[in-house]
Amino acid sequence: MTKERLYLYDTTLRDGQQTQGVQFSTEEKIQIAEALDALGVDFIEGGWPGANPTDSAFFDTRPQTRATFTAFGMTKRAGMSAENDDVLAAVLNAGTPAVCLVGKTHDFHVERALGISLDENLENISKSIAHLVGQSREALFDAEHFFDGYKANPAYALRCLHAAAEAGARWIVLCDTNGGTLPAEIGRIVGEVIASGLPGDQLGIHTHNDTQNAVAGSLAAIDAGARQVQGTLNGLGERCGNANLVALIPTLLLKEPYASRFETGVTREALAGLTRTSRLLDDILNRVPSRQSAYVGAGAFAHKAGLHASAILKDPSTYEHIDPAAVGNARIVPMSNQAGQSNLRKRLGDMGLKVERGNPALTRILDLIKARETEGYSYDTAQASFELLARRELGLLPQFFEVKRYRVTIERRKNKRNEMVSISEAVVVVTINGEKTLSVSESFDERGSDRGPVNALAQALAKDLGPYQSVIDGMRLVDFKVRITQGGTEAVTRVIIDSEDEHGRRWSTVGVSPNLVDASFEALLDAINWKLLRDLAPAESAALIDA
Ligand SMILES: CC(=O)SCCNC(=O)CCNC(=O)[C@H](O)C(C)(C)COP(=O)(O)OP(=O)(O)OC[C@H]1O[C@@H](n2cnc3c(N)ncnc32)[C@H](O)[C@@H]1OP(=O)(O)O
Ligand SMILES: CC(=O)C(=O)O
Repeated sequence: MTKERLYLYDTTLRDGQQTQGVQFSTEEKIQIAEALDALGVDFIEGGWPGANPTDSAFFDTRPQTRATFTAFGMTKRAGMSAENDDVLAAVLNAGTPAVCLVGKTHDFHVERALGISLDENLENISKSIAHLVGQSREALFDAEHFFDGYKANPAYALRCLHAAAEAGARWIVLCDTNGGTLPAEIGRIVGEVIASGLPGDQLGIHTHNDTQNAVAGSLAAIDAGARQVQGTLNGLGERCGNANLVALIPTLLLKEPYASRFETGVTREALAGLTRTSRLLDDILNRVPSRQSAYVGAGAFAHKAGLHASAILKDPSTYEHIDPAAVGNARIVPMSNQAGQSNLRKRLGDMGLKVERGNPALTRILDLIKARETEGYSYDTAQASFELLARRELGLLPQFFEVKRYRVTIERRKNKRNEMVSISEAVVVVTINGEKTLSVSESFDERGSDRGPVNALAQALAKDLGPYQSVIDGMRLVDFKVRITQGGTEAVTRVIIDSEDEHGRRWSTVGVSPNLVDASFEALLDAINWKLLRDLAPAESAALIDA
């Protein structure tokens, strides 16, 4: 069966940038555009040239892409010609092969927001699109508020679409701008648009996630016949975001009926880079990747419950809807109080430790995990701490150094400018191969502000580890989470630290104590020990333990 072409249109750099708190630099836009091109989307909407200096600079320096580069703008304003509209001119001056113009299709918005007549709006649409076509650009019309407009005044909303089509628009994109239309209604309305004479291969869908249905709404539109789908990486976008291409793309490539029916520009090889692309965006945004993201989240293939892990070991398809490698993700079988021997043996196996069923160490480790989780530890998110705990029980954890004591002080005093400031100072004493070292550190950022006692402690601990110093120099702390939790009968503090190294490896460690500094120190210590274990003890990392 010949497959139909389905076009993917990315608007991370335009609608994604409309997310509160997101402001890409030109360099970041270039990096994202290159990643999108490698992924295989068909269109990259780069922003609105002329709307702000960054977008204008980006279009001046944009990378060469296989994807069709698209500039975004709005239809001409009433009372002037398309040729004389300076906002439209700036969009065209970006020189992109495609241009997408947003225009009103809801009568209420025409009269209330634009304050013009319904006929003037129709003329604005058709004259603007004709102007793009006259300039030999591939013209796209984003039909703003289309679904709400269609429900209020179907005849007028359809006239807007047909005006754009007759003026030469290659694509008419039906936008659920306010994000409130549910999938079944989207499907029905797309069907009615096609019945009005606009073919599905001229229709696109642009949804927002205000009811958490943006992906479902996009699929409903495709089911009804639309052949272009718009979205963003990680679902970035105005308010609650746009349809998440990172969820849509694997669905279209791996799930039926889409996989057999459609061809997109994304190859299976590129799909295997999807997790990396999603994390690249989080990295640029300085966000911690959501563990629960469909397909690409760190938890998307995490099998926590003992019953699941037992079956996964026999056949991964028992609890997995796809092979995680297809999207560049990985299976994990975390340890926690929900685990049985199967989880444990699988996790130990991943660490290179083959422990036979029935080995008494398995029961000891399981009991220890369950007891410590009752105290407030959480090992399913802190797998590096779990590994250290298991190795310690198996007698397979080298002691790189020993902490003899540490102290943290916080002083509040006046500085030279007579301002009250805090100064945190930490002292850590460790012995390495019988030799004692003492490190002292004060904690400041580049502006001289105190970064707190935990930071001072981290700096002191990592300041002088003698022969191990070069191994830990490339480590950095990327996230620090504190929770007050119930440990036994008392409230305790749980600290989870995420660390990263020069090889791009990430690992999480946990510490628990009624005292925040002690909990942080424990997690910090685990983070350093795990790094030393990985880099210095690969031989000890793999071992065979018999019953
Ligand atoms: C649904 C969407 O997400 S569409 C994308 C929206 N994106 C953005 O708005 C981000 C970029 N926008 C901007 O930087 C600015 O809004 C600009 C540069 C485009 C315009 O700035 P300003 O000229 O100061 O206008 P302002 O933002 O206050 O208002 C928009 C104007 O465009 C008009 N307008 C809105 N949509 C359209 C349209 N489709 N066609 C013609 N005019 C329109 C509005 O009526 C308003 O004009 P008015 O003030 O005379 O009533
Ligand atoms: C054009 C657009 O972003 C919208 O209508 O949501």
